[in-house]
Amino acid sequence: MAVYTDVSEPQLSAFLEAYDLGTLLSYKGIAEGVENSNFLLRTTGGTFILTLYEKRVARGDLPFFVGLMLHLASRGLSCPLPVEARDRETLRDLAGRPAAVFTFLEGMWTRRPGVPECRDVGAALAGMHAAASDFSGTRPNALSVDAWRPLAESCGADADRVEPGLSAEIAAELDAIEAAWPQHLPTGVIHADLFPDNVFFLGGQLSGLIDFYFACNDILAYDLAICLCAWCFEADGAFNVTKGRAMIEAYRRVRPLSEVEIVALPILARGAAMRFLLTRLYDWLNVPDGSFVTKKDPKEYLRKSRFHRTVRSAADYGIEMDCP
Ligand SMILES: Nc1ncnc2c1ncn2[C@@H]1O[C@H](COP(=O)(O)OP(=O)(O)O)[C@@H](O)[C@H]1O
Ligand SMILES: N[C@@H](CCOP(=O)(O)O)C(=O)O
Repeated sequence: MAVYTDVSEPQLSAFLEAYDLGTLLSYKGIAEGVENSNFLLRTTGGTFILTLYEKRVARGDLPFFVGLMLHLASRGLSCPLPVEARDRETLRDLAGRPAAVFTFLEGMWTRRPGVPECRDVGAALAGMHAAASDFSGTRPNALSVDAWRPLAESCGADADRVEPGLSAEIAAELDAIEAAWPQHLPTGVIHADLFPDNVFFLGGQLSGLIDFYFACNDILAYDLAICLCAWCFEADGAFNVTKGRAMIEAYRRVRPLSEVEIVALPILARGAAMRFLLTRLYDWLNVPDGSFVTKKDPKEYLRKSRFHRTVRSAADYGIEMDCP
């Protein structure tokens, strides 16, 4: 579930008085999502999304996120637009939480992405990287390689409750990742969580990207590695090289990858699998049932991590070395 903070109708009507959105017709909580509380809002001015930012999103980061969405939209990328109140502000307080209203993005996320969706996501990701290249805001990645060891240590031996030997396996894999993590690859603003539930499709076309609340500055090709992890595995755990090839080729047509980025892709993918294994593991062990955060299965990313350790080169992801 993802309505952690309740909002009463009088509270919401009073909140909307600051906007030029007409009067409230209806609102309802949206079950999907993990981090924040989201409501579908209908007013005489249209349909909107109301987001209340919960504790895991730092208030100080909100101007970066809404500024990024405004910037990307101004560069033609389809994403929710923060709606300004009459005082031109996009962020205010509601029910004790920071809150913002966004334009409604038509479409639905795809539960079973196929090759065409993987291709569309590759192109959209590169388009986002290009569109963000002149964004002036910066935000360090709080969940990059330096953060993984402390996260693993905070799980400690409890990881072995998820699978015997897991804490030692994670420590060994972190040794390998830290030793080989690339230092000089092109960086920029990355989405950092472009999973299928954050990409909408409408009538077979990609209609937009949502959920920029992990966006940050980091290695651009690491974002592609995250997408390979999130989109290109089958339900039985097998990596689908056709999907990988479609995604990477579509990405390269919009933003060419240098040879060093291609060579680094396997270690970046190991890092991506580790990042989601660790955050899922942490939540699995620490978040009480029925609490703030929806828990996702860490073992899915353990299996992906093990696959990436078998990869010998980027060719195993379907990469064509002679593609422009
Ligand atoms: N601008 C939007 N337009 C349409 N639906 C949205 C929009 N923003 C969020 N949603 C809906 O809310 C759900 C949760 O949003 P998301 O940003 O992923 O939440 P969280 O940050 O909590 O993970 C999405 O899956 C989608 O159904
Ligand atoms: N994509 C992450 C969890 C974050 O969920 P989101 O709803 O904010 O995209 C994962 O799968 O572990």
